[in-house]
Amino acid sequence: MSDPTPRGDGGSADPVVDPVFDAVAATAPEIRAALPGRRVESGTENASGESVLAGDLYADELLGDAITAVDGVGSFVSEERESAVDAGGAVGSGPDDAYAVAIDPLDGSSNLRSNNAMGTVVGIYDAPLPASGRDLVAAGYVLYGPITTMVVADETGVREEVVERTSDGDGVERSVVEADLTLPETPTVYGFGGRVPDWTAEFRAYARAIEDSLKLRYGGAMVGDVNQVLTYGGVFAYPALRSAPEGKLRLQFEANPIAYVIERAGGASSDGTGSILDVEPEAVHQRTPLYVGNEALIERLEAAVDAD
Ligand SMILES: O=P(O)(O)OC[C@H]1O[C@](O)(COP(=O)(O)O)[C@@H](O)[C@@H]1O
Ligand SMILES: [Mg+2]
Ligand SMILES: [Mg+2]
Repeated sequence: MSDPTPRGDGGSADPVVDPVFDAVAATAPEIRAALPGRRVESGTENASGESVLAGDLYADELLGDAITAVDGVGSFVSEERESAVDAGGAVGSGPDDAYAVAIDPLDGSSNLRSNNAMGTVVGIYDAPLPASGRDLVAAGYVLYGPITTMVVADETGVREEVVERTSDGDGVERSVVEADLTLPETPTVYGFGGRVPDWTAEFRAYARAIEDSLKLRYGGAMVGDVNQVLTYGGVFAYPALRSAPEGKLRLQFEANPIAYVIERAGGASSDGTGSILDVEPEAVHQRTPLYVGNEALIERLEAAVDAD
């Protein structure tokens, strides 16, 4: 699915990738504007057994409509949907095949009540879902912080854009603010999810060791916490827990896209034994422990937790 003519604006040469990110960017101001009235439970549970907020459902519907309308998207699935939606066109890696798009419409939505950072995660795969992270052709995320930004990783590298409504209010503008994002060589921050008593003894020892040199920064939304690692260098983890050896985060919607972004930016990812991108896909909603950050910190992590 490659087009020999580069877009010339730092975007992907692929004819589908940038339109998908255009669609995601186009919904971002609308999602943001709709959140104040959607901080309440919707009364439903998703396929992961988690309570769904009205904001999760709204973002899922808007993004679903926008992404399935993109030519070349053949399949769409979201954290809030049981199974994939057929968007027309067979998905595969052949030249005329369509892509499958997996999203986490609102990541960190428990931060909606406390008004903290949240985001949207996107993975574009050239294989039917569930797919391997090696089948990603691009991935990225929107971060709803004080500014709405979008980080896009594709075959050209990783860049950060600011997403804003145009001054006439009719459209959305994407402006590249960092054209070639890479993790700083010297790491500064760490952020780990889950309760400490639920961490394994090995992970607890790793956390204890790295806190001597790194500063704790944990906000409770993977996208926000990973963006700090991308900006300042360091390590983010949602580890294997004693009560949940598979951790919390989902491979298709969360771990694979984030691992793709961090690896493209010169960092490393792991499920505790090897790159997240090599985790065997078994189910659309499967979970995995996730560790991402500077390569040396991920090597230390693997040495610490893989010792048993
Ligand atoms: O509250 P905890 O256990 O720290 O969990 C936080 C983690 O759960 C998540 O909120 C899960 O994502 P969703 O909000 O999309 O379900 C991550 O963003 C975050 O890293
Ligand atoms: Mg999430
Ligand atoms: Mg979510």
